[in-house]
Amino acid sequence: MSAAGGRRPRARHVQTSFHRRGNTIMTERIAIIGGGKIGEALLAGLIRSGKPIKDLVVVEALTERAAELAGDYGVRVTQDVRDAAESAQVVFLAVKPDAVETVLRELARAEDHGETERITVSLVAGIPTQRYEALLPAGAPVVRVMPNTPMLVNEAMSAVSAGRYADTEQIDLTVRLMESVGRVMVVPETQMDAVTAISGSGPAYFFLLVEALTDAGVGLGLTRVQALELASQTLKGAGQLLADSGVSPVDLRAAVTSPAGTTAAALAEFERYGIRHATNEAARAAADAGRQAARRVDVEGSRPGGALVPERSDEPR
Ligand SMILES: NC(=O)C1=CN([C@@H]2O[C@H](COP(=O)(O)OP(=O)(O)OC[C@H]3O[C@@H](n4cnc5c(N)ncnc54)[C@H](OP(=O)(O)O)[C@@H]3O)[C@@H](O)[C@H]2O)C=CC1
Ligand SMILES: O=C(O)[C@@H]1CCC=N1
Repeated sequence: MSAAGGRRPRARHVQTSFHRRGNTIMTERIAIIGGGKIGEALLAGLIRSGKPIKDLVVVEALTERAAELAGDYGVRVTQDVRDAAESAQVVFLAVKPDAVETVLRELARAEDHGETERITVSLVAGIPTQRYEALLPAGAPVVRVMPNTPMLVNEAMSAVSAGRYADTEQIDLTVRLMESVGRVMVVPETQMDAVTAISGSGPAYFFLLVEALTDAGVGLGLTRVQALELASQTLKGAGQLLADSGVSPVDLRAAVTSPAGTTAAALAEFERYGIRHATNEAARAAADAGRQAARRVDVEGSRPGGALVPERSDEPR
């Protein structure tokens, strides 16, 4: 199963996508392994993008969750990784890091029935492409992507890095798929843990701020409903202004901050309580957690026949 023995002869590429300026038609066959939060975000984003996709299948083991996804999105949902992979040109891995090896073992056994070589695209934090390449058949193309949940509304920020055997066409295909659900930045894989700490986990930081701002509003006498609407629309408007104006966040902040005014009073408190230090430490912790996941999988993966995933259960997550 190991790829140690060099590069596999590359399957002949047959063009299955037609790309027109501003009107991309996709005919890819896509499998998403893992119907959890990010798997669903990808599924929803791809469907919402309106791009025709020839075949879209999701692998989800929990019966209730599988029924929910099939009902909500009208896609085929199976429990069989190999079956889903065999009909797919692009296989997205959206499982937790600890489940990667188990899934790869199934993927490695999947036959290649398509006209084009199958690409494994991992959305998993922390695990390097090298690890996938070692478990998939020799020379199998792997691409690593770090998306974020705004994929649900086609506003993802995704970073893409190529593994050793992914060629330009396969990287372009991944980039185009991810562009249909948001923006894409191509980065060297060495930057992936940093990317994860900023944009992968990033939405949670802003949601935390909205939560805290909502609580603060309630403390000042607003109803929770009022405070949440005020905080949420402010986040949306500020994000839109930052994205559309081309003005730096420093200047945009200065434009809100009237001399000796309310904003200056608030910002002084943020600084006094160390918002920059807290943010820096938070990002470092996120990047470290990614590296730890990689180490954990490496250690467990090296244990012959070792249990790679905890027992699966139908307990709600
Ligand atoms: N959430 C996020 O914002 C982001 C997450 N990611 C990455 O996405 C991955 C998934 O995270 P998230 O969606 O949050 O987690 P969830 O727990 O919501 O989803 C994990 C999914 O993996 C499935 N799974 C577990 N083991 C197996 C297996 N052996 N075979 C098939 N499927 C399996 C689970 O299925 P079951 O329901 O049966 O347990 C579940 O659907 C992680 O690796 C994370 O690093 C990346 C970027 C952002
Ligand atoms: O929390 C996590 O591990 C995943 C990766 C990035 C966002 N969520």
